[in-house]
Order: sequence, then C-alpha cells, then structure tokens
Amino acid sequence: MKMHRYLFFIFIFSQTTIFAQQKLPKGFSYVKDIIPGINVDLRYYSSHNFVGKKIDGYKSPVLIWSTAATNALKKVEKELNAQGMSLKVFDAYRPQKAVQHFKRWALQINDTLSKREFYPNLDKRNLFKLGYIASKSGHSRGSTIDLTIVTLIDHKELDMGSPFDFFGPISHFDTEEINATQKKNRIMLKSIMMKHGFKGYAKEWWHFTLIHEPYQKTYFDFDVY
Ligand SMILES: C[C@@H](N)C(=O)N[C@H](C)C(=O)O
Ligand SMILES: [Zn+2]
Repeated sequence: MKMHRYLFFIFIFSQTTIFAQQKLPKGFSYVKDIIPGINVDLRYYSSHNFVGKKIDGYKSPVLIWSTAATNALKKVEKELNAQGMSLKVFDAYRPQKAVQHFKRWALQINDTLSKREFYPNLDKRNLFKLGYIASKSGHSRGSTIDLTIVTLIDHKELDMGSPFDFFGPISHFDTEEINATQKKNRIMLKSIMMKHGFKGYAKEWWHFTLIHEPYQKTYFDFDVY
C-alpha cells in the first residue's frame, strides 16, 4: 500500500515537472538539454541585475536559445572542458517584453537601485544611446548570449577586468584600463567563441552572436520558463 502511494507521488511529481516546461517554438531548445554541464546564472530572473528587480518575461531560471547557436556553443564547452574550464551564462534568449521593461526603467530617473554596482559613472537615460542596452536586441532573435569562463572544478569566474553588465569603457573589449591577465582572459573567450562561429561586441566583452543566426529579422516575445 505504502509503495503504491510512493509511486503515485513520483508519477504526480514527474507530470508536474513535465508540464512546468513549455513546448518551445521550432528551432529553440533548452540549453541544458544539449549542454548539461553548462553553468547558468540567469540574472534577469533575479534581482541581481542593473534594474535591481526581476525582469518581465523571465518566469523560471532556465536557459532557452536557438538550437543552431546551442549546437555551436556545445563545441566551445567541449573544448574548454578539455582545458579544465567551462562556460557560465548570464543571459541567452530574451523576450521583447523584457527589453520593454528595460526601456521603461531607463526613463524612471529616480530609480537608481543598482546604479552603484552596474553604472556608477553613467546617467541611466544614456545607456541605450551609448550601446549598452539595445531596444532591438540580438538576444530576442534567439542567437545572442552573455557569458564568461569559469574553472571546471570550483566554478570560479576568470578575471575579465569588469563584471558582467558593468556599463562603462572598462567593459569595452579593447580597453586599456585592464591588466595583462584580464586582457588574456578576454582574448581567450573571444577567440574560442569566434572559432566556433560567433562574433563579439566591442562595448561588452561578454556579449556574442552566432554569425549565421537562424532568425535574422524576428524578435520573439515568448516567456522564459
Ligand atoms: C544589457 C546587456 N546585457 C546586453 O545584452 N546589451 C546588448 C547591447 C543588448 O541589449 O543586446
Ligand atoms: Zn548581451
């Protein structure tokens, strides 16, 4: 009898788990299904981001991305693993409603909750103009990603000279404000991404887009869950 009850709960739990994930649009995948070992810290699902609050459209801490880009990233992860390193992703597919949230936030000048950590030297109204946030983002096309490298053993981030989403010249790939090790780490990340078909972004060392992205003109808005 007890066993039956146990099996019943296992069945209910597994069904709930299945129903908690959506059927993704064609050409999209859950990244963890393809790259199980990848590290994820989905910042816009949390309040640890430049807005200081959870962002619209991020309904669960799962990473969704185009299958084409994910397959290319799998090769990056494999190569890094062989060298005792791994990838850590901060954002991948981003619904357009999240971008709308960023836009509304940028106009609320009295809300400076996360200014000190993410944009201490800039006026938030200029973040779009300066290219740190896009109103039509590659992330919403499903093949752009924000990521860094961590050690395989203890998941420690390599020193890139500035943290993810720190908006300012020190995050520009070519800045002279960083030391030789930080420069070497940025070059390692960019080189391995380029080798597998991605291009970087001059103003943010962590931001990459698949060159042959499958959806070049479509800005998706389905939720992340
Ligand atoms: C907001 C930041 N993580 C980012 O992704 N910026 C680029 C420019 C974008 O919004 O596409
Ligand atoms: Zn980005």
